[in-house]
Amino acid sequence: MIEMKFVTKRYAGGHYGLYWESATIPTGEIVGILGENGSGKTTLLKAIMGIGDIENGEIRIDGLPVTQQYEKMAFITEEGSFLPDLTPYEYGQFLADFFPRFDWERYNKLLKFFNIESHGQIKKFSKGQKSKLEICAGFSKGAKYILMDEPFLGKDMFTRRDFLKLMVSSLKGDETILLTTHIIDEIENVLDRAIILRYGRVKADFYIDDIREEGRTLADVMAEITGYEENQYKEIFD
Ligand SMILES: Nc1ncnc2c1ncn2[C@@H]1O[C@H](COP(=O)(O)OP(=O)(O)OP(=O)(O)O)[C@@H](O)[C@H]1O
Repeated sequence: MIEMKFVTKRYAGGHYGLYWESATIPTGEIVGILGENGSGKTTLLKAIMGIGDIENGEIRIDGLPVTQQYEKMAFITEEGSFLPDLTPYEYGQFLADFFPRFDWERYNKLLKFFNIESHGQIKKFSKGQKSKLEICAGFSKGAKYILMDEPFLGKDMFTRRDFLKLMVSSLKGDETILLTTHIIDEIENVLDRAIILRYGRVKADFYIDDIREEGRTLADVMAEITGYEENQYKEIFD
């Protein structure tokens, strides 16, 4: 379980990157962290990972600060956490030393699935290949908490589809997944819950089944919350 209480983080200039009263994310949920550009999604994932100090409040993972729970955490980001001079195989060895539950079989299967050359040099990989490697690693650490920042960025449509199917089928059920994305149509069927941020604050927090029962889609709720006007571009260019 992830618990957050009175978490704030301000950036230079004084504006809030995060301003949360409280939130609990129970074990086993797949949660979409959604919102417009600059709404605080990455800041939130980093705060949960303990990257960049928060000013106030506390975040606990299974009752403890993240600094005592790193073995349970995987953070999949565009920047990548791999070491570019290694090969994926060597990177696997590095991860296996750090993560006691590292699953070699799963890692190799994922590399094969994504067509990643185990003995190629990571620094020579394309952006898309590096980001696939990041997913292979993140899903093989045996982490209980998998945080993904824009996992679909730079991936073609078929890779995105495959990745989603693979993500859902490879979960054991006790993993908690938080992912940020702008590709909400594709993710809607995979999420249990969505948290929509605006200016660092939670504007909505709901279960997908509940909006479905009301006949609404995630895109409908997002548009409502952000006050999106479909025809606003006309005011600028007409
Ligand atoms: N290192 C930083 N220094 C100053 N301001 C920052 C820094 N990082 C983020 N911010 C600001 O904090 C706010 C939240 O940024 P964040 O990157 O968390 O947004 P996001 O929702 O992930 O955006 P995007 O969808 O564009 O990736 C933005 O207004 C951003 O400009």
